[in-house]
Amino acid sequence: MSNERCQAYTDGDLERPIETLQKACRETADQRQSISMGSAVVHWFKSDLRLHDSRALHTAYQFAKENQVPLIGLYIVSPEDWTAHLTSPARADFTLRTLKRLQQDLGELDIPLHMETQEKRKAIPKRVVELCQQWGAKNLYANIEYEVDELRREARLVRLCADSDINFTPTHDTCVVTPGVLTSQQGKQYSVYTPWYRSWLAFLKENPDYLEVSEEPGPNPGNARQQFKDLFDCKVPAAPKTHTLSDEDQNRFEGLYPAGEHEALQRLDNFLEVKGKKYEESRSMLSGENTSVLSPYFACGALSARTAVVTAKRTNKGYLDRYDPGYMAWISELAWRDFYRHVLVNWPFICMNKCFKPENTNIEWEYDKDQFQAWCEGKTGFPIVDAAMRQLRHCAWMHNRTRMVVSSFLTKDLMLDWRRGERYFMENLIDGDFASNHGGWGFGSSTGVDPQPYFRIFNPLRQSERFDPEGEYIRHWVPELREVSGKAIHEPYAKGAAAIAQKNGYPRPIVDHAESRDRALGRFKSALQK
Ligand SMILES: Cc1cc2nc3c(=O)[nH]c(=O)nc-3n(C[C@H](O)[C@H](O)[C@H](O)COP(=O)(O)OP(=O)(O)OC[C@H]3O[C@@H](n4cnc5c(N)ncnc54)[C@H](O)[C@@H]3O)c2cc1C
Repeated sequence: MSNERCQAYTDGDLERPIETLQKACRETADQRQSISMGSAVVHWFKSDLRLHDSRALHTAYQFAKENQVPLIGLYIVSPEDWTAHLTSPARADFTLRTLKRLQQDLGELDIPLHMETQEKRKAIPKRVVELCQQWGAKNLYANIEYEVDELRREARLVRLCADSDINFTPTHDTCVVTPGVLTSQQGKQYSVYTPWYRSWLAFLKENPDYLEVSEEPGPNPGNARQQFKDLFDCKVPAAPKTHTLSDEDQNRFEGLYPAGEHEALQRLDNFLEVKGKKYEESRSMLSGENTSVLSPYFACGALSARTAVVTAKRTNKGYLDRYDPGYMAWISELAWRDFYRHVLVNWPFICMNKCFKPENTNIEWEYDKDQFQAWCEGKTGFPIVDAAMRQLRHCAWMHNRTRMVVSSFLTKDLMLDWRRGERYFMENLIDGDFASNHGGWGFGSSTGVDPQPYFRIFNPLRQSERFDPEGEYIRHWVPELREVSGKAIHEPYAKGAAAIAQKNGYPRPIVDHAESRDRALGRFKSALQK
């Protein structure tokens, strides 16, 4: 996509996908209003795999209850979507495990969950309509996903459904504050976090209903067990070949991240009770678990961000931005998740392999295969970077501090194209989430919304000394350096531990940080002058 087209989105000259969806809803409003009840209501689950606090599921259930017809849950596995979205096998597996829990929870309420695989993503809208018709459902609900393909598909589905005598209601749910509602005094969307966050806080104070948690559904009205008997026997689809894990990986991830919303809610309570107060001071420290590790649950929707904010607020004596610095800091991190989604909705071209700042399209990147491989494998000779990349391989998750360190290292020290790192993260993270990942890579590579100038380049050594002072994190993930004692762990070849490092096969640094820094500064400078 050209920079001119990106600019046209920014100027509002090109219709954004969210506007396409809004238009489809507006233009079919009369037609949809005249649609009758039907004999069932359907909720289409996507990345909202939970019962508790889901806006669309709640509305679907209330509507079914008022009309005494059964509610049916639907989930479609789309291998093409997973491939297109670079969904990691770990995340696919987590989704399938979460579906199993969801099916059990729904089953206890006599609500069936129909699950199937559709090989061709294009076929999904037609298939959804077909299923609704098969079940006699004339009302379909789903929570909105904000990626470009999803919004466009939703818009087509609204029209297709209306033409097929089905009322499809896409609902805002995944953000605490709906994208688009926060504007500056000039009526513009924010692209800088701090003023946006002030506005987010003010909005929530003025609109407390946005923090009202939606009740989970009760027992299914009607006689679903008899009417839709076969649906209760539905099996969770198998992972497509492209997304299958080895047994060893699957067992490990199952142990690290047990699936389901009960686990998520328990982790949330536990984190807030035990670690929440200390979060502000300890969140960047790498040894031990100082953050919530709830991101996998947010990503597949086993936990809603609203519930997390509401629970943290309650724990913080009812305040979002006062009282305890630990809870305040955690709430502000959850706000980052909203922020990056707001950015995605307003500047949809970031979904099309573009960075946020068009002037950065001119940066000359390197494409050295060996250096990229060394980064992926955690063999760069920079212990903090290597520890983090190995953590990612083992856990399909990485600490936020090291996500910043390794993204800066890839794009500034190695000068490798940020898109390669962004892609590698998505392909490997269990919490891979387009908006947050793109935002994080924009931050690390200075090509995103972050207003800090490009000359903020993380020094891996300083980061290591500051956030892993005893070297425990490094020793855990880089066994070749376990015998190294003291400060040498951060830079073994330069600080007197070369013999141990060499003996154990730990690589020498693949670049010189000071030289790389100068090269990066030069490249950014000349790109901006073009
Ligand atoms: C290069 C890079 C890539 C990233 N990719 C992803 C990704 O694919 N998916 C993802 O969920 N997060 C991503 N992040 C953000 C952040 O690193 C993770 O959300 C966080 O590490 C998850 O751990 P946690 O649940 O323990 O977080 P906590 O510290 O407990 O924070 C709670 C929640 O707040 C949200 N959050 C925290 N920090 C951020 C942030 N900087 N941006 C957006 N949301 C945030 C997450 O939902 C997180 O679960 C990325 C950050 C960087 C720098």
